[in-house]
Amino acid sequence: MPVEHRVAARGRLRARVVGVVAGRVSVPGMGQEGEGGASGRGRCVGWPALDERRGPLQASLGTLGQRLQPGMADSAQAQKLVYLVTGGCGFLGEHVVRMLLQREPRLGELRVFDRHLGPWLEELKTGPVRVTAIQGDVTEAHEVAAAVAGAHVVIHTAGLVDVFGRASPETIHEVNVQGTRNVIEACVQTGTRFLVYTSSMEVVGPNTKGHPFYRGNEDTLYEAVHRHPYPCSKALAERLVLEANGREVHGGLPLVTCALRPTGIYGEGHQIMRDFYRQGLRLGGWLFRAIPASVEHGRVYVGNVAWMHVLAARELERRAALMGGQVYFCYDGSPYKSYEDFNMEFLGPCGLQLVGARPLLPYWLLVFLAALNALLQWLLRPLVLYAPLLNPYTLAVANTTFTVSTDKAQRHFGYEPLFSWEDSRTRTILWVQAAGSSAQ
Ligand SMILES: NC(=O)c1ccc[n+]([C@@H]2O[C@H](COP(=O)([O-])OP(=O)(O)OC[C@H]3O[C@@H](n4cnc5c(N)ncnc54)[C@H](O)[C@@H]3O)[C@@H](O)[C@H]2O)c1
Ligand SMILES: CC(C)CCC[C@@H](C)[C@H]1CC[C@H]2[C@@H]3[C@H](O)C=C4C[C@@H](O)CC[C@]4(C)[C@H]3CC[C@]12C
Repeated sequence: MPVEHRVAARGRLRARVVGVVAGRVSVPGMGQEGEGGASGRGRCVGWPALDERRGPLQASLGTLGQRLQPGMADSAQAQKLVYLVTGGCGFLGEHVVRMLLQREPRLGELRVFDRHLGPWLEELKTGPVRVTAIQGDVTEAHEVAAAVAGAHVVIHTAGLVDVFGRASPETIHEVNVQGTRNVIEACVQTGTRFLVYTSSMEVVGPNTKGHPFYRGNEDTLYEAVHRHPYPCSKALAERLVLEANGREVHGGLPLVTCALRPTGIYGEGHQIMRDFYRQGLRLGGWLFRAIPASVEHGRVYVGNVAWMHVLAARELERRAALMGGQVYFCYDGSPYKSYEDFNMEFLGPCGLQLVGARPLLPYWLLVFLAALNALLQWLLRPLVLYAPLLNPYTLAVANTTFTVSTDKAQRHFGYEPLFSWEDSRTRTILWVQAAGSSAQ
């Protein structure tokens, strides 16, 4: 029987435990020492400075921090660790949760924290590891603190991923920046020493000028200028995480942090891929090329991104001096292709065809349509949410080469992709087929 247990906070019952079951950045103009570079420390146009908004965690924590002193090396239970995954029911989060259960031998308890808990968590009840599902909101400092208390490692993957204008810029900032600040403060106050943050390639680019980032790595110089709320928020949050590295946590030991930057993630559970598939089915099996095939877009398989998180979290203690404060692009053997050609690797075997060796519409017309969509979104906002895939930002991302080529994660913590390109492709195709047939 799942144990129902609620965490009281601020007089209200909010974070809800619903089941208990078995680079240092060195950036142009920003300058921190060491390896790490192509960074989100670029300009974020129109957003508050980082230290303008402090979370209320200290006040809401009370004596929590004094009771709990997790330390991986010193603990008598060094072999059995408590992990917390925020956003553990999202696309990436679910893969991280499953990967930890499969591949982390020292896992003693896994806490899955999310605003919306997935029903699939129930199936994890039967395993040997205690899985604790916590319904909570990262913007609520006391809920985060309650979840973090006693954890040895936090993998912070919760985020509001919105490049389509569904959420307001303020909400995106609140979840991605303030939520991350709450996680950091919770670690400091409760004595949790190891924090892995899921950042994004978008803290680097593509920038608003459309400069290509061609097979770049963490040290590639690139002018990062953010205007859109999502990349802005990810860049600010990443900076918070990296700057928190070395802070003294409760118990006197230093916090060790790192940030992983996936490019466009694909794989089982990828909703945009499923949307393209359904759109193709609606159009009689055809998709129409919009972006030149020569524009390369970085993609990485979700299983490998999850594996990278698990490895980074595992190695943070042993390699703290090397990994602390570092950024790592997520990479694997997925081929360099345009966004649409890459999608066709999966959608093709599912029966769709991409029409046109070249874009069927002139680029200026796409720019016009994207601007029109943005205008319609703004006009209709009081009445209805109009959030199509095409807008000026998504067009710019899709139409700008952004690919990474690096081995930093391999050098720093021994990462090798767990899934070959062939495996990643097959798994994704099977998922698209299943997702498509369940939609019909
Ligand atoms: N999908 C990609 O291509 C991609 C690429 C690079 C980086 N990322 C990053 O990876 C992370 C996960 O992205 P995803 O694609 O799995 O997105 P997702 O939306 O599938 O997952 C995010 C999860 O966070 C949870 N969440 C959102 N707001 C929350 C809140 N206030 N409190 C608690 N939980 C909350 C959601 O419920 C969801 O389960 C994000 O931080 C995102 O920025 C994603
Ligand atoms: C112009 C149209 C034909 C195609 C529109 C495609 C567009 C919706 C796609 C293209 C690139 C996609 C982004 C890219 O893969 C990387 C990320 C980083 C991640 O942090 C969040 C998701 C995001 C922004 C993808 C969103 C969808 C995009 C813009």
